[in-house]
Amino acid sequence: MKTIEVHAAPSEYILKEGAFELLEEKLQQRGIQSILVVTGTKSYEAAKAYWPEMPSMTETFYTYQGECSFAEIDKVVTRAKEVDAIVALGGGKVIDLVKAAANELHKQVIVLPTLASNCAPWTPLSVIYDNEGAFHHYDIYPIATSLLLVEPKLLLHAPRDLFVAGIGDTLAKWYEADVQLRTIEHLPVPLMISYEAAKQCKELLLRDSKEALRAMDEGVLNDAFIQVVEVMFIYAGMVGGYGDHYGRTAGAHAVHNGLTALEESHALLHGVKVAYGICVQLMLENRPEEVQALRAFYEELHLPQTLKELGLTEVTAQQLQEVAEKTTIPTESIHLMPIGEITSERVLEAMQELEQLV
Ligand SMILES: NC(=O)c1ccc[n+]([C@@H]2O[C@H](COP(=O)([O-])OP(=O)(O)OC[C@H]3O[C@@H](n4cnc5c(N)ncnc54)[C@H](O)[C@@H]3O)[C@@H](O)[C@H]2O)c1
Ligand SMILES: [Zn+2]
Repeated sequence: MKTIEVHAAPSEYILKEGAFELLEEKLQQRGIQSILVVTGTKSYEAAKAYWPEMPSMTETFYTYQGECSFAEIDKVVTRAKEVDAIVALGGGKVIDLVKAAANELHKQVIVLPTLASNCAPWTPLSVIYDNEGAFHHYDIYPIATSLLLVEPKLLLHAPRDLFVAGIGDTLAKWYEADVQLRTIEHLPVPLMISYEAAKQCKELLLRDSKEALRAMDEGVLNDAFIQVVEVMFIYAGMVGGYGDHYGRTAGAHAVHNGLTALEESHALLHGVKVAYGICVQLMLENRPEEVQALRAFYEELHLPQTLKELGLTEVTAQQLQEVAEKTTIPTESIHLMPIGEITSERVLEAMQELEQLV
């Protein structure tokens, strides 16, 4: 029997226009009288028009330095010692930083996202970087976010490219879960929930992304935009939350990590590289027809299916070899895929075939 650790959801979640106006009341309900608000320069600039007057609250603000790093976690911990709760007002990095510091201090976490770019607002985990900004590890916490308040208008006016990258990252939920779960005969209930959530990640994104982007382009909210945001937060969060390691990463993210061997890839957004990784994973699974089936969707969103489309046109054979090797280091999640031994040669071949396919 498989033991699945379930980390379900924030205790309370509200998405609606004007959601931030509920903050004071929601904090009072939790017995919170003082907060440290952690934010970023750009996120605060975007969010300040929505920040509510809260006469009963003692508020202190801290502007982080751009990374969820050990040094930043220490700074937030020092500043939050005397407050009742820590509020994250920002993108994934601010949110992860707050979760990490609050976990250390055993304080409640309140999340007010300023971007729809990944499932960080939903998950009780943080991706931690070292003080130089390189990925270090991720931590999963025993206590989830107390309150997630989403102001959709704030997300609507956020950068389009981060939203598109978030769609790429969320699409990978389906492919990375499916390859692991489809061969398991009797799925425990948590994995059934994870699998269903993953399926919705693909189906709803394929159905609604175009309309959601139209909302962004025109600056007018529509149902598709809300749907995509909720897929990105809730369904994506549930895939990992109920699926444990079956619902986190597999081939696509390993390819993303492999690509970081290329200096030129550092300027590319995470979800954009993951979107390419989905295609490499599908080639490894010997499913080129699925790559082709995704073609129209990728074109519509300008997501890359090839190195060429990623803008990595000058990559040498030697560099590609390095990417394949980094993709297949023994600790990589690519080895979770039950499709035989995955060597750097197989990955290299998959990448080369992909370049010819589309
Ligand atoms: N915890 C999780 O479950 C989880 C899941 C996926 C990714 N992550 C982590 O999330 C991080 C990436 O998060 P992200 O993509 O949200 O990026 P981010 O938090 O780094 O933000 C990207 C940029 O957008 C700016 N920004 C934020 N809100 C804005 C707004 N409304 N308007 C204009 N600019 C705004 C930020 O200041 C920053 O410069 C990574 O560290 C990744 O490892 C965590
Ligand atoms: Zn990702």
